[in-house]
Amino acid sequence: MEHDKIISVNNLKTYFYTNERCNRALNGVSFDIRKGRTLCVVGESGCGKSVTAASIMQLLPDLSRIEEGSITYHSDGEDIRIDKLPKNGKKMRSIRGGDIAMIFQDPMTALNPVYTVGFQISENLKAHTKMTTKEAHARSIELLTLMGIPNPEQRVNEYPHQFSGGMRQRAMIAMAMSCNPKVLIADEPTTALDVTIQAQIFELMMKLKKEFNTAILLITHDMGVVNEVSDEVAVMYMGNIVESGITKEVLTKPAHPYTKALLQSIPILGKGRNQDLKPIRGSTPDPYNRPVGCQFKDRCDFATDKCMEMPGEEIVEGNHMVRCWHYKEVLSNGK
Ligand SMILES: Nc1ncnc2c1ncn2[C@@H]1O[C@H](COP(=O)(O)OP(=O)(O)OP(=O)(O)O)[C@@H](O)[C@H]1O
Repeated sequence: MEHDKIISVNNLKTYFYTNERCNRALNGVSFDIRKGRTLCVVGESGCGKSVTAASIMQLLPDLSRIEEGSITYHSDGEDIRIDKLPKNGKKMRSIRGGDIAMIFQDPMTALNPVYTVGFQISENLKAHTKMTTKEAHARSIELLTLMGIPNPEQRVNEYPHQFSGGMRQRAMIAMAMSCNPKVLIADEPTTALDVTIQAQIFELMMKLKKEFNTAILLITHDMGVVNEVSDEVAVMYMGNIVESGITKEVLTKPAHPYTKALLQSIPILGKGRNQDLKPIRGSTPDPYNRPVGCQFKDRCDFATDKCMEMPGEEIVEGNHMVRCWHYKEVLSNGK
């Protein structure tokens, strides 16, 4: 079944400028987020996951800029070029937190310690809808209930510090979901939580996705999470998507040496204890002094002279895409 696109990112180039040096943090990134689907963007620290989210939300720091490419929000019957909207203009403020909401690793990024949880959810509702204070308060209680927070009538009047880590995460999701967003962007939302709570938060997100047909962009460094929760995956390395497609296909038939290496570096649930885990050799290059050609070649077992040239997008099958000169070898080789 073809799922409708809700956000299209096309050839996005976001650069950072520090001390007259340029870091091409995103160097031509393209992907689509679809209604009712979860897309995971996965990769090691510094590959550009958070910059991707910040570009979509227009929350980039001052020393960075979108240099090229486009971000299009396919709203009801209207295509809106997010990257062209003034950052703090009325339209962008209504999209941010209304149509497109975001949750973070640290809930205190979104929650203010000096206001009650209920007040903050109500304020968000009042900013994006025509609700009165009374209606917004009642809706806040409903949202806390929906998020599985016990005693919502009491907890709505409590401050964030009175919540446990997992409950705070739920409160932030309640705030993000308050205006029925079309898209939920989640940047490592469970990294700081223990595995049981992590599983509960993902379960909650998946329930909301089903109930409201929300599209989810989930950022993670964890292939285990990708395997558990995503429909589609985009593997990122040094500002490029090096492989993408339906999660099942990419994880069972990885065509990029980096995807393969990521998969070999984590234990797979159900495969038992004696798994031959291999850390990825070497480290990511200096972002201010990037190698020529394929960014992964210095860590890659398949690299040849050809890799001095940047590989283009190749179609493996259907929408399974890879950027590697040697992907056929990778597919047929057990290395
Ligand atoms: N505020 C900033 N100032 C300067 N450079 C930045 C800033 N934020 C990100 N960058 C640079 O942009 C590139 C992409 O970083 P980004 O934070 O998107 O990585 P990430 O994949 O989200 O990593 P992590 O998992 O560690 O959050 C990196 O080279 C990083 O150094």
